[in-house]
Amino acid sequence: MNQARILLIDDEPAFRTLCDQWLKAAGYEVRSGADLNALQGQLQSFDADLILLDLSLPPHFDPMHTLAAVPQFADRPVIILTGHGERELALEALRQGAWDFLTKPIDPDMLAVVVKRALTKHQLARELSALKDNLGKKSALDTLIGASPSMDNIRALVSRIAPTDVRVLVTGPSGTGKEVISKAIHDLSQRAGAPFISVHCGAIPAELLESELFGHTKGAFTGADKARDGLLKLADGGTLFLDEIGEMPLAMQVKLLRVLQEGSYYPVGGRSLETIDVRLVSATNADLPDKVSRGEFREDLFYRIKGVTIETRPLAERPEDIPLLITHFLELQARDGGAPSLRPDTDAFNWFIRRDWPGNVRELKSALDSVAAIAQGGVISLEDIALLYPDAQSQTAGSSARPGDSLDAQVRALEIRLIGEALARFDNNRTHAAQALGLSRQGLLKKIERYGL
Ligand SMILES: Nc1ncnc2c1ncn2[C@@H]1O[C@H](COP(=O)(O)OP(=O)(O)OP(=O)(O)O)[C@@H](O)[C@H]1O
Repeated sequence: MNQARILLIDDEPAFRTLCDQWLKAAGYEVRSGADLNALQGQLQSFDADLILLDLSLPPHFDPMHTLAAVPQFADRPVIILTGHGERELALEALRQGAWDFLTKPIDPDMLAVVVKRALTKHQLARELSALKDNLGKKSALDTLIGASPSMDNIRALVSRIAPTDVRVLVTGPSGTGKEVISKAIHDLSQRAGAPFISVHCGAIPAELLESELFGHTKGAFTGADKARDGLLKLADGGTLFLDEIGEMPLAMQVKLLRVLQEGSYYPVGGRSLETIDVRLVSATNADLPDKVSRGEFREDLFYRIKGVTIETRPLAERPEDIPLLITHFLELQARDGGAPSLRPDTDAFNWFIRRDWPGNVRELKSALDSVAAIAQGGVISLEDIALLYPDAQSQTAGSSARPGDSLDAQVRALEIRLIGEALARFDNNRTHAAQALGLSRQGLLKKIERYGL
């Protein structure tokens, strides 16, 4: 790896000069110094990829003193330079996190090999950790299932805004994934290692919400027999998710506004100001501007929490998400139950696609859970569904599109149904199914992948 940066710390000027020449000749950028102060000082302006460190340094010439400093630099390879008879010290240096050691007099060829190996391994370790990071990020986006333009748009927005600290308001009907989206934003952000604290503003009684959020001191109110941290404090460094923010009582809205303006608050009954660092993500299925115009939601708070708005659509407007969601939930069930994944037959599949799902994805998931519990032989059939939804048999005739759907949605729903039927007719043989549909095999495969069939 050329042009890597090496910092050489050794008190012998002649050795420094020689070593400096060897390393520069090998294509490295080199800085050097004679003691631990020089090491600290150089690192301020020179982000070394590797440190070569002599153990006996002025003013104390005490190897133990130098050894004690090794762990703080060991996020990059540190190679210890020792004199003869210092094997024990060298081993101790390795225990402290040093990468390797070389015994003086140094052989330039040996130096070249050890330095190159350390830099290569370190580079690989860094790449691996970056890959793992990216994998984590990809899988957070992958939790947002759906092939519709609406879901594509949401995923694109989430990946753009997640790394910033911008506040986000997620709006949309109940059960459309507002919390999943908010969690993905957290998981993709720099705050992913800190807590994601979810507060359901409508579920906590108004009189308790303040102490739940801000915490309280001992004796702050009857029953407060000990001090308790609030959810804001628990979320410090992470993300606070305020679900159903439209249901927050007006008095609490004033208090929340103050926290957002000042970044600090007093616990209930407390006199010492707490400062916080949280990212706020809010969600609502209410029409907040309408609530503002009716005086039920503070306008100033609305603009404070709004930041970037993400809108989820009802499932009925995006039937093309249903096949992927079915596969996803059936796979989750199979994973949790340690059993092979179930699959719906064509009629059952069409029934799932044609239904309106007023409770949206949550309702679809719960229907799949119940139907899967009674299905037999690895396949979900319309008969299984009819045991729980008696009108199921009569609902399947006709196209899978519904009146009122956009033309696009109807075309997609029809494609899904026809492809599903063709695959079933030819026992999943894609070449034959493609021929019957007048598509190329490649074209059919693309559609199958897009619709998650
Ligand atoms: N796009 C999606 N991908 C994967 N799972 C989803 C998706 N949308 C919703 N879900 C699942 O549906 C269920 C409901 O989702 P969620 O709680 O996020 O909805 P919500 O909009 O926040 O609902 P509410 O307004 O009632 O709080 C959850 O089990 C969630 O995992």
